[in-house]
Amino acid sequence: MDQSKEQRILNSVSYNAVKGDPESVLDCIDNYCSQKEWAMNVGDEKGVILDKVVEEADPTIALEFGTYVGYSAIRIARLLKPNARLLTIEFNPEFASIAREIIEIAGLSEKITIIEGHSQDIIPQLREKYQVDKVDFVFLDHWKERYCPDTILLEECGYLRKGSILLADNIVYPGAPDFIKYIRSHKSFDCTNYPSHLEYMKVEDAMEKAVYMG
Ligand SMILES: CNc1ncnc2c1ncn2[C@@H]1O[C@H](/C=C/CNC(=O)c2cc(-c3ccc(F)cc3)cc(O)c2O)[C@H](F)[C@H]1O
Ligand SMILES: [Mg+2]
Repeated sequence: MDQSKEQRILNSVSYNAVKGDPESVLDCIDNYCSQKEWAMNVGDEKGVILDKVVEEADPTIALEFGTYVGYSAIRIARLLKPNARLLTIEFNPEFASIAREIIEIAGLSEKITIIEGHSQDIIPQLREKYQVDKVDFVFLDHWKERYCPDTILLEECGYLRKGSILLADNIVYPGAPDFIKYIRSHKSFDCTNYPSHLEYMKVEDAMEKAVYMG
């Protein structure tokens, strides 16, 4: 059976990236996806916004919905302080195993835990199974109609604290209208929009930052 696009991305990283160098892994994926096959990584333009928000958050516990091939997990984890860690949730087993290999090549396996499962099932387990008390930073990049329910679930489970930062990808394209309506009208969230472009394309997109005010 011929390989998947995600397997071809892994092949390219495995062949071209410098082992243990996260930047070279990110560059390799960006080059492959802009020159060979488009893929839904946050990419290098929106990636700079992600970098800035992660640096602002300086999280001890970071959480991501939608690992895919691990591009944004590497982007986030490469900026984390020594004892900080990233938990990233992915329900497609093929994507999870490809991400695990790409994260290993980047040398970030110690800082990133890939949790295989559906976010709505995993979120309630974070405290008992993963010793999470509060989350300092959350990157939302999974199914767009799940951004809103999963944000509500995080709040209900008590993982958000004063200053917890949420960052959501694809606010314009594909869009997450119910999430935007909810978060911007919710008194406990202070929202900022960051206009940008869809990864590897000239199409307009944006990210939304929401700071939990407690
Ligand atoms: C629902 N709970 C989940 N739990 C765990 N893993 C999940 C869950 N839901 C999905 N996953 C996992 O998270 C990933 C899903 C990412 C979805 N992302 C996109 O659709 C997405 C789409 C475009 C896009 C733009 C233009 C165009 F013409 C076509 C596509 C651009 C983007 O940046 C995106 O992020 C993964 F695939 C899935 O297994
Ligand atoms: Mg995205």
